[in-house]
Amino acid sequence: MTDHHHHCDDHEHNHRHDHDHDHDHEDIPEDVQAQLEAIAEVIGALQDPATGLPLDALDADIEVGFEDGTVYTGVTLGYPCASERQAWEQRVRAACVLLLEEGALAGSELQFDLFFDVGRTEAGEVPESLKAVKNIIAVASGKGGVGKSTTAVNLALALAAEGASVGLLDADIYGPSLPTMLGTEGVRPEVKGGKFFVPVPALGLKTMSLGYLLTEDTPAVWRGPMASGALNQMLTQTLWAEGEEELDYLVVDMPPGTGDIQLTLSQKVALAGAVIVTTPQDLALVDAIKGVEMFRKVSVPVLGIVENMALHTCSNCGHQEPVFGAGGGEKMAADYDTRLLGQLPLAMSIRQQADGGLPTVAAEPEGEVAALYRDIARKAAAQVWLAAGEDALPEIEME
Ligand SMILES: Nc1ncnc2c1ncn2[C@@H]1O[C@H](COP(=O)(O)OP(=O)(O)OP(=O)(O)O)[C@@H](O)[C@H]1O
Repeated sequence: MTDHHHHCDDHEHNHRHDHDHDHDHEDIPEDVQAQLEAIAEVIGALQDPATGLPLDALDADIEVGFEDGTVYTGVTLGYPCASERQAWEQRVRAACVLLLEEGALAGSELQFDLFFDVGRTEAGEVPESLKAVKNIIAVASGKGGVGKSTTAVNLALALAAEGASVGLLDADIYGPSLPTMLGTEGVRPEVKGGKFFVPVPALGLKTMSLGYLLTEDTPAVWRGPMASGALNQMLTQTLWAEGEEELDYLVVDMPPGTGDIQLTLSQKVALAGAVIVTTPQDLALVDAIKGVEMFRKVSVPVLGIVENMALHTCSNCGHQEPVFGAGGGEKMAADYDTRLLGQLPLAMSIRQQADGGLPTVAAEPEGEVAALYRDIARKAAAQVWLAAGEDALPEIEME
């Protein structure tokens, strides 16, 4: 196992590469070898919850080895999954229990480890500053006010919570809200070598926002032209990683809508995929469809739909109600051949925490809502993994 694999549990380091049965083939008796192969087979048949596919159908690494009465097993996924380690261990144990009860491995201990290794989306020509970024994920919405920025920030935090190195770029030129949500208002990014912005570190993310570059005093008429110039500069002149470092994901909070700015932006940076945020009202869904179609037009994989403000929890009785109707996002996802990544409740806490500079995933990491965001993040990242395994993206020229 190479050291660029992230370990999903820092407390245990039992996995050793030399236990891989492929390497120890000669030393292991045939009947043990056969049982180990049977174990690898049952693990390969396990379903990965983020994609709904068995490990065998994915580009997942499965390792099985045996030494001193212990069977060592390991799975390496292509998306960050730190919070899933225990669930995977239970799944693997349950699948292997019979194979450890009788035959050549009867009475053996079982060790399990989960790893992940985030691949890179091939991007053709990219500016120097984006070369250290493995995957760029756009968070977009067909229209304003659906909670795109709130979702983008929480998704970025959720990817980081799952173990990835993550950057967040606020490209919302109309209302850069990232500094408010991260408690970094008034911060100015450091400039390096007279040319590069050093991203502002916040809550474990590397962040850049037009809000760091424009001031309150920037007159409204100047905002448009200045903003697009500044956006270009942020794209090409931010030092997302230094030296050997790499960023697993750069999450881009896109400007709302599906006009020219959005189209140009999607073409300028080679996107690994796009997450479309919508609310369940019919009109919002119509706009979300436009978003799906826009990304398809420029061959950007649509990773899925996030339905925001989907359920309202009654603060008196806890009863949950779909205030804007149920099933809209799901139906749309099915109709447009994509998937519903998840649904978020309309919750006062989501708004208050984001407005207060500590978004839900950071404010209540163990809470139910953070778990929803993490689940969405794993599913979106798993789609990036799947998409990278399919045809590489067409080359997109930088201007
Ligand atoms: N699930 C939610 N529950 C409650 N409030 C939410 C939720 N999601 C977002 N909000 C709130 O709704 C408002 C709009 O959200 P946000 O700024 O993220 O939307 P947006 O789509 O990015 O908007 P814009 O088009 O202005 O960029 C904010 O006050 C935010 O805190």
